[in-house]
Amino acid sequence: MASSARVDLDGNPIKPITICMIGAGGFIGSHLCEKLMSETPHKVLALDVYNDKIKHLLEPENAHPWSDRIQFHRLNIKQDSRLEGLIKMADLTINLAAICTPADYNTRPLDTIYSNFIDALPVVKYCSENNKRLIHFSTCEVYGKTIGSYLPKDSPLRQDPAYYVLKEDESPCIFGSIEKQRWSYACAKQLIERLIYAEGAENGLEFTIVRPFNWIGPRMDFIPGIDGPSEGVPRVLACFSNNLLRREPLKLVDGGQSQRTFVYIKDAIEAVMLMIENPARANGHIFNVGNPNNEVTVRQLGEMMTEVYVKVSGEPKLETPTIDVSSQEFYGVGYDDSDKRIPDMTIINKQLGWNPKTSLWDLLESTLTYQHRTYAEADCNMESKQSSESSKKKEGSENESSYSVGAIAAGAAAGIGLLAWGLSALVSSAGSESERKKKTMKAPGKDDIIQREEFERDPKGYFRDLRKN
Ligand SMILES: NC(=O)c1ccc[n+]([C@@H]2O[C@H](COP(=O)([O-])OP(=O)(O)OC[C@H]3O[C@@H](n4cnc5c(N)ncnc54)[C@H](O)[C@@H]3O)[C@@H](O)[C@H]2O)c1
Ligand SMILES: O=c1ccn([C@@H]2O[C@H](COP(=O)(O)OP(=O)(O)O[C@H]3OC[C@@H](O)[C@H](O)[C@H]3O)[C@@H](O)[C@H]2O)c(=O)[nH]1
Repeated sequence: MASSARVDLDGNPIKPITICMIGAGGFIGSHLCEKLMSETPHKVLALDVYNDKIKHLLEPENAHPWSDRIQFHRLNIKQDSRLEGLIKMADLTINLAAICTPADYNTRPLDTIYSNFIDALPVVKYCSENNKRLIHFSTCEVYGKTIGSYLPKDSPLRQDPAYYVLKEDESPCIFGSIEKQRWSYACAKQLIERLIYAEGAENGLEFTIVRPFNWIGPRMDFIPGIDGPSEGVPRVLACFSNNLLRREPLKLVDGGQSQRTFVYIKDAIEAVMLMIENPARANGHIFNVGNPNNEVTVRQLGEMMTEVYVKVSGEPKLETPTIDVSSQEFYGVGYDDSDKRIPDMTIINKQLGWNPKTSLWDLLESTLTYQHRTYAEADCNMESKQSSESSKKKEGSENESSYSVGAIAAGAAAGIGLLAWGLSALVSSAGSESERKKKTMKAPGKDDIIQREEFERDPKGYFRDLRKN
């Protein structure tokens, strides 16, 4: 709860501030808004084109104690004259807005570069010109590939941390060639980091740069065909969750040999809170935020998610839980990959005393419990759902639902209601099992059919419009 006795790391009282949060409606933004509303007295001007993931914080009927501390502004920072005014109204700007799904980097490189560099330019400029503090979200991808990856495969130096641990103030940024368009995102993020750093050096901009290392948890991305386009490719957590929900084998790109460290979103949000409330310790710094103890190959991640999902869903494991796919087949031409990402924690430890807490198993357990509760009902309508548990659910609801079983688009139409309901229900803990069924399995009326036709004609536009409403 908000309290006036809160103190910073140096024992000074923390004054309530106003934060202009750009991209507040996304995965990280939604968790940050939740934390700021429930545990601090700060105000948030929440800017985004979508607000589905923070609707539960905004709805006046919920009469939250924080209703007067969060204000949503639906705007696209590409073209909105309100941006500078909103930055001026705030003490601090946090910029999260970006295209940040790897499937886009090589297929929509222009959008990726514009989103991560060009669109962020006015934000930096307005902060600098108006003497406003900026926390900018960059990425661990700015490190690119490790030095070790260029050593011969059998070189013993590959085992030496000096060749793979990623340090903010020492490690180089190593990207592939220009035709490997995967690096469009990392390169745009690197250039905006350099610009912010230069604004700090030449014009005194007070900035902090965050480099997230694979933050994961509830509300990350979307499940294709349920609350996002069926042809969309989200980040790996949502890809694997989708496969598990549909009882399909998990797809391991190029054998799943790449390594990642995953950190629980709730741990990572603690680090951001420390940055917000300790400006003297955070300004002028670039921070890795990750969990070096949670390293796995993507194959191991898939195996662990499969085990955890068996536990939380009660559904048996598939005979073939994973299959290999080539990166070209999965992502298209121009894809490339980071081999290994271990964050060095020295700077964040020294400046903010932050350490991650949650093990990979525990964070997957809470995340997959959320995914199962939120999406499993919509999943009843999917073709590949074959377990006896789900057959029972289908039988029980056959009279109510005439959606064609297996049509993913139909599953999507059913799932939309579920998502809107599911997110708020999980937060408010409202809604009985029977209410859930009624909401998710209702028979389609004329509007549902029109919705489905719209969805099939233009899935991206459909979700865009849906989110607008
Ligand atoms: N999640 C991670 O592990 C991770 C890792 C590295 C970097 N990051 C960075 O953190 C930031 C947030 O990531 P996320 O995981 O929450 O992504 P997200 O896609 O869930 O959130 C980004 C939000 O920005 C909004 N947005 C995009 N362009 C906009 C525009 N022009 N105007 C207004 N709003 C716009 C989107 O609608 C979305 O809600 C991004 O900058 C990303 O590059 C995240
Ligand atoms: O279904 C899938 C999806 C992904 N993968 C693999 O899983 C790994 C992780 O993929 P993610 O989609 O989570 O994305 P990456 O870790 O490569 O990049 C992410 O890192 C940090 C952020 O800047 C971005 O959110 C994103 O670029 C990659 O090796 C990818 O090829 C699969 O093997 N199967």
